[in-house]
Amino acid sequence: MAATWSPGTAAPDPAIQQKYVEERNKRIRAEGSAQFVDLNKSDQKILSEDPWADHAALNAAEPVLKDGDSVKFLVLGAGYGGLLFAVRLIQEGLSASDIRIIDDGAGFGGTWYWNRYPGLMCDVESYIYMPLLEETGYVPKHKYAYGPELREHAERIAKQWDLSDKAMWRTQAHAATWNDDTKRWSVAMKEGRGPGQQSRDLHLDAQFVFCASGLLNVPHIPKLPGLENFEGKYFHTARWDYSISGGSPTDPSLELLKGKRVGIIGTGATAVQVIPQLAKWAEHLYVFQRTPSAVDVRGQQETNMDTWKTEVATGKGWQRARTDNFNSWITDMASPNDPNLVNDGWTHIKAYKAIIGGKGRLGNMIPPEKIPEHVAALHEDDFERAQSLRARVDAIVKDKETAEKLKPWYPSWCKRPTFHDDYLPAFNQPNVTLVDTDGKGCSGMTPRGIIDAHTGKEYEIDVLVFSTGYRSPGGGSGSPAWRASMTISGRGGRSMDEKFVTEGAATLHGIASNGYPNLFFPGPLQATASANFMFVIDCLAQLSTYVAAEGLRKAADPTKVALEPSKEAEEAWSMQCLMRAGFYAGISGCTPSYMTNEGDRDKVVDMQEQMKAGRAAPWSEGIASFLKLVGEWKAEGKLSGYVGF
Ligand SMILES: NC(=O)C1=CN([C@@H]2O[C@H](COP(=O)(O)OP(=O)(O)OC[C@H]3O[C@@H](n4cnc5c(N)ncnc54)[C@H](OP(=O)(O)O)[C@@H]3O)[C@@H](O)[C@H]2O)C=CC1
Repeated sequence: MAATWSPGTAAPDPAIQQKYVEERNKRIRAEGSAQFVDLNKSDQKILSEDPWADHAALNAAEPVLKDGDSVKFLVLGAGYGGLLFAVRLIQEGLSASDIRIIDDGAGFGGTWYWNRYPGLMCDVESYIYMPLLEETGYVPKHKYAYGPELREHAERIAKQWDLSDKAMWRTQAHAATWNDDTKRWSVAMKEGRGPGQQSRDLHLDAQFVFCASGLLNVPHIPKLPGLENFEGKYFHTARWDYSISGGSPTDPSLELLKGKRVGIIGTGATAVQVIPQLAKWAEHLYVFQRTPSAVDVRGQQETNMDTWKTEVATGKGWQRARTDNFNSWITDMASPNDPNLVNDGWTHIKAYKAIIGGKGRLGNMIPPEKIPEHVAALHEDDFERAQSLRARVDAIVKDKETAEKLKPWYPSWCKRPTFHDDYLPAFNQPNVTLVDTDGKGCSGMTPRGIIDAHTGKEYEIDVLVFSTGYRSPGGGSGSPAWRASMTISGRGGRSMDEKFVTEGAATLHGIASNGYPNLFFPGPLQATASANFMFVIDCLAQLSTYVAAEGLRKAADPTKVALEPSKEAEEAWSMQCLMRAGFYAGISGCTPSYMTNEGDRDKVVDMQEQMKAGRAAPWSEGIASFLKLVGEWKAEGKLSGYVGF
């Protein structure tokens, strides 16, 4: 359809709003999140072994944890989140020697450990994304860091805070049970030992448990009938198989793809980074698209040391100040005359607040009758940007039909905005074909190829890359137990999943839940949000470790603390989140994705269930407001709302 927008016009065109609805409706699938198979549950071999672990060396080494050990602070996860919990504990005056970390990988980094696909980079500015830059003195090489540098930085942090030898690798906790007599957690875990080796069961007890399992941690693929008979090779981007592609995480020469017909399913934030790399090497690349990404300018730059000293690392506290400035722009709280320090595409998405909270024209407590007006205002805020991104496709992609298919027809908050300078130009290459499935996706495999559900046509390929994302963080009970794929049984043996299903989310400030003493987690439910999720985790790690440390400082007998929010405090906070949940109403009209639990979120019609879902909302007044609120709470120094110390 012809867009009627011209620069400077803010009012959304009703025809385009209608197009948004039509494009969304095309994509709603009755099976919702059940269209996928979680790779941690399937018998697919994609995830069965860690390609990066040195199993022989690990099997020969003295284990960091033995069956029956007692630990003071147990951190589940060795990504940046787990590291931040550990570092912030140490900065609270607690000893690194009392900390143990477990992870199913074999090195620090979490998502940056597992994801090593070619073209991997972080889409948030490295100067604010990479934690602890001031403390480590590290200067990122580029404005946007590449994968290997992000993993190295995780190792750097571990080394600096004496955590390198505190992690037990290839180990996954599957159950944690609170013992009210000892005031400790009993944690059951399994240690993998590599191909052909028997795994080992371990039980230990811990006084405190910190859950840092990550948000997008279970890769999934669509259920594709016939995959088992596909004669080509395939893998998921979260476990890139360089033995199939050639190259390595530090060598982007995908030599083995020369002469090969390669297919990639998915065009999300990962695929946008991968596709330009595949396009360089494959004889032919078929990109199977269900929904196009919105792709903005990246503007990658090497770090210039003069600029670094004069404009970035300008003095003590610079990283926090730069992050606060970034957050003020993405939550639409900045004034037009404020400096925009990061000044990239993120900071110009005025309507991103629809998904992370921020300044609403009607405030943040939106009564049901005002929701249409609130959502209309969000669309108005978004319209100019959305149009300019569609115009950007026309300016770059030469074939008009392909350009039309690459245009996103949804507002900026419905899918992760992407930024890349080589993605759209890749579609001008003669060896790249966009297979637009008109919202239907791929429906199955044959021994030789893949079937486009829209046309029923088979495309013959030799290698298939699944860039199909992860289990939605909005699925299941949403509890930290569900997120970590484990059972957490609190006081009286109550399952945390059962509590969250029955009552809805229930926390104080998104970090702790009544009935689960001495156990902390970094939101995201009832906490806060930002495009820079690393900063969110860090703030919540600081808050959690403060509560733990302060509880220990205040306790008459520190071995007997059982810190948890009181039921009253938890309910009061849940109500505060619920009262502000209407602010997120714009998400309901979104084209399905992991943000809407693949459309399942919109199927909740029962009022009780809607209220439960509303309780899960992160604080909608924006991250600055959340941090002010918890900062004032902390300054009182009373641990108000907590009991058990
Ligand atoms: N910080 C960073 O730099 C980066 C962060 N990330 C994070 O990871 C998240 C996940 O990104 P990503 O890995 O791309 O996963 P996504 O869930 O965003 O994308 C999955 C893709 O697979 C498509 N798909 C799923 N099933 C089918 C099917 N049957 N047929 C055809 N296509 C299908 C989806 O289409 P549809 O949209 O229609 O569902 C979508 O394009 C991002 O949103 C971001 O938060 C990822 C990369 C970089």
